[in-house]
Amino acid sequence: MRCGKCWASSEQRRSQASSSWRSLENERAWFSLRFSQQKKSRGVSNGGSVGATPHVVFVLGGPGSGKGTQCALIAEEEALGYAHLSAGDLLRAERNSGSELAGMINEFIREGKIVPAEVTVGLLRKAMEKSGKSRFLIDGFPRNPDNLAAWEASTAGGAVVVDFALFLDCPEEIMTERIMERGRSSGRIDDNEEAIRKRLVTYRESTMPIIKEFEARGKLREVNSDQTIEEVAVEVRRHISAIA
Ligand SMILES: Nc1ncnc2c1ncn2[C@@H]1O[C@H](COP(=O)(O)OP(=O)(O)O)[C@@H](O)[C@H]1O
Ligand SMILES: Nc1ccn([C@H]2C[C@H](O)[C@@H](COP(=O)(O)OP(=O)(O)O)O2)c(=O)n1
Repeated sequence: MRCGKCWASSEQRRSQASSSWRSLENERAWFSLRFSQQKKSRGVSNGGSVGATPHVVFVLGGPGSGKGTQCALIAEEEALGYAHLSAGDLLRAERNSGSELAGMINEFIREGKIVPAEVTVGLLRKAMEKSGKSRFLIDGFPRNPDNLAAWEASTAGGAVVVDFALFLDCPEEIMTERIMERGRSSGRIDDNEEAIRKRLVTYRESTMPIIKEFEARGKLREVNSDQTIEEVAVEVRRHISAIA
């Protein structure tokens, strides 16, 4: 099933991808280079082991659905070998660094909007490289068609395997309660009622079509996250453990 709203035409998808194309050429070169270097150093052939090719699980869900909490639990289990990369954390760190992108990132976050994909893909690329790991939980990405198109352009040629997208499904009232509670101590400019309303609109209009896209590709795993943290963790772990 394809969502007509966000995947209306291949023309639109092409233009979304091409708007980020220039900077993505570098991203693509990086993924391909890293993959071929790994193959050389490990002496594996094409289609080699999980260790040779970066493997990714995208973790999606609304604000407050528990993405960060669950990713942290998986990453704590060292034997599983996952690095947890939160797109939101990477964007907040870039904003706090005072780089030339800081003001722009801050405005998007304040308005509950999605930062242009080339910025986020660039931050993810650097974080993947720095981690030294080959398994990644990418939390809060891809969050809209621009994110997904940019990711796919940058990893063209199978340099990175996306195992599946894990969807933490939670009612909006519960997510709102959790974020209001988190806002008492998080210090985040978007953990307040007005920003939550905007983030939920973005979630419904921009992220849900991506979740449906992964479902259409047979690459969605779904967990009801309106349960205790421990109950959710059991189901999340079962999906992660099922990866070959
Ligand atoms: N299953 C759960 N039940 C109750 N509270 C939860 C649960 N999962 C997460 N939380 C709490 O809800 C808030 C949002 O969780 P978080 O993992 O930061 O969500 P997200 O990364 O999806 O925004 C945090 O304060 C967290 O401690
Ligand atoms: N892929 C992404 C992820 C987050 N962002 C921005 C916009 C989001 O509202 C904020 C916060 O994202 P984050 O994943 O940390 O927030 P939640 O965990 O969903 O509460 O960051 C983005 O622009 N692009």
